[in-house]
Amino acid sequence: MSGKLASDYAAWKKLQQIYGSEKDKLVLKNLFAADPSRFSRFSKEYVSTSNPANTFLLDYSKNLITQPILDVLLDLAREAGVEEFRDKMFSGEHINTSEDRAVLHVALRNFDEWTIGEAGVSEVTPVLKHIQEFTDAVRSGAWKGYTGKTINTIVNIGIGGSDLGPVMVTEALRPYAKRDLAAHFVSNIDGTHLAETLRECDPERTLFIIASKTFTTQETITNAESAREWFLAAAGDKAHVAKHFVALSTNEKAVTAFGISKDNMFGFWDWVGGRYSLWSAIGLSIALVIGFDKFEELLKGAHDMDKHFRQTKLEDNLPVLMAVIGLWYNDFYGAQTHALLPYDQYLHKFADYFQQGDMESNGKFVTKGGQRVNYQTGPIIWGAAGTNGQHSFYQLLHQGTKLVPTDFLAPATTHNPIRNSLHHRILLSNFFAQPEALAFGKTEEQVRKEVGPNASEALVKSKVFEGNRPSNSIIFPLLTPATLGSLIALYEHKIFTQGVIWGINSFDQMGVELGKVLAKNILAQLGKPEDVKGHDSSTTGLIHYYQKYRKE
Ligand SMILES: O=P(O)(O)OC[C@H]1O[C@H](O)[C@H](O)[C@@H](O)[C@@H]1O
Repeated sequence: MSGKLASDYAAWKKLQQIYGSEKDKLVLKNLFAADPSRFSRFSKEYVSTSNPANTFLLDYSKNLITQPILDVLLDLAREAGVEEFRDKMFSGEHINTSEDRAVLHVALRNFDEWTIGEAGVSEVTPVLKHIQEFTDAVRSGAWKGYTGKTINTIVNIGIGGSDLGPVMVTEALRPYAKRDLAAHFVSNIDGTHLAETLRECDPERTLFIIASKTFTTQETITNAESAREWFLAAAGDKAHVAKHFVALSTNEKAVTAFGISKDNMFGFWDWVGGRYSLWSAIGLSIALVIGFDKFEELLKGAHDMDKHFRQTKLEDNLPVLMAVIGLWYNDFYGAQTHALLPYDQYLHKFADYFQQGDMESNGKFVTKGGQRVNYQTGPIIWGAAGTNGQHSFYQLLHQGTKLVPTDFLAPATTHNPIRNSLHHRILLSNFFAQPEALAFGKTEEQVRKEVGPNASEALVKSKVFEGNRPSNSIIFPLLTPATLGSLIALYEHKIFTQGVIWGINSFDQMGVELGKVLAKNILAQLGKPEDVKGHDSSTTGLIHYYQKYRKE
């Protein structure tokens, strides 16, 4: 994050030359045939230092790389100062320069008590303790609602980073969930989201968790006010709010102004970015659902990956390897997107989560130094749980005209081994088959053999799979809190590494501001057609149409 243009680095220029001269030779079928040890050369097993059961294999052999190319990609990381910036992050330097803030989500899961960052870090432990006490009280039934009943439903009201992490993780760790505690997540300002959720809630037994770093986000505050209105319509007395509303925020003033007492507030700090906040008080809903001990295992899993990232040389550093390989496609092959394809239903929100994690971090066209980049930055992240995607968009992955680098993820063992794990064996056969099909395809010759001499040329051509489509595969024994923690941190550090190389600030999000400001202005004009002023004819026309047909 020196703010330098990545394209000015010597290694970048070298990669351009290599791409020009080598790309036609980078054919996976030939690379595998030429090197019987390709898999062992380009795969690595991660074993967490504190918990050997937390392990996974990263196979990156099905990528369009050779050792010399990888070496130059790692030179690029070195030249861009990835190691220095990593150390700056861990030491609490204000690497989020535009907001003059440290970036210390790693301090939220610092079980080795490294000296990390600034003064506020010492406040992490008391907040974790508060989370533990509160979680235990709610889960054990000691915490009672205003009529003396226990809590059986939680509703997290938050958006962006105050929603996606808790949603993704509670879904991923459902096998560990307290099944008699329903968890809902309301994010959208669309009243439908809240209304449909409240239909399933009993005001006497529901706990609302208002999650907002700033406590000023329009969607969250409006939803929270409406939830309070709904609650008070049943409970009557405002004094009962204390039993049913808690806040997760950095903004104590706004929380108390909303009517939530300081005692029911779980704090965090400006050095925790919204999209990196599930490890903070924002994770309260996770702790409530899976219990504090499991929440702690999640944090430990992430910490162990932090250690790996911080202490491993770049050649063996998994987030760095994933970062530079992704960058190779993004910046030299011109790939626009990157797909996350977990073969695990529990991870069905994984791609949604990293849409914010990656695209809000690295979707930027200006370097830290204010220069416009002359290369692609962050990819479009998308994906869905396997095998569903196979029956919808995989057609394009296999035979489309676009290069889509993909990550396949799967657990060797399922939490639901129904019919002697028959389902899981079928699922995993697909997890193994898809990267194989993408990489090696099917030649015209093979097709001809299959379809026989009478088939038309057009039919033959339509059945050819060109192959040579790259992917990573990540396989782990079982999706546990610790493994999930490590996997999330793996991607966080991948995103960090790419941001450093591109010279951008991965920790602000200026690009979300303009729309917010315009919406505020428009909200004040929605009353009468004559109030609609200062817009282009398209925006004016759309608002007029709405005004003609709305019913309130
Ligand atoms: O937690 P909050 O302050 O309510 O912010 C919620 C979200 O909204 C903002 O627009 C940002 O783009 C996100 O990074 C953030 O996570």
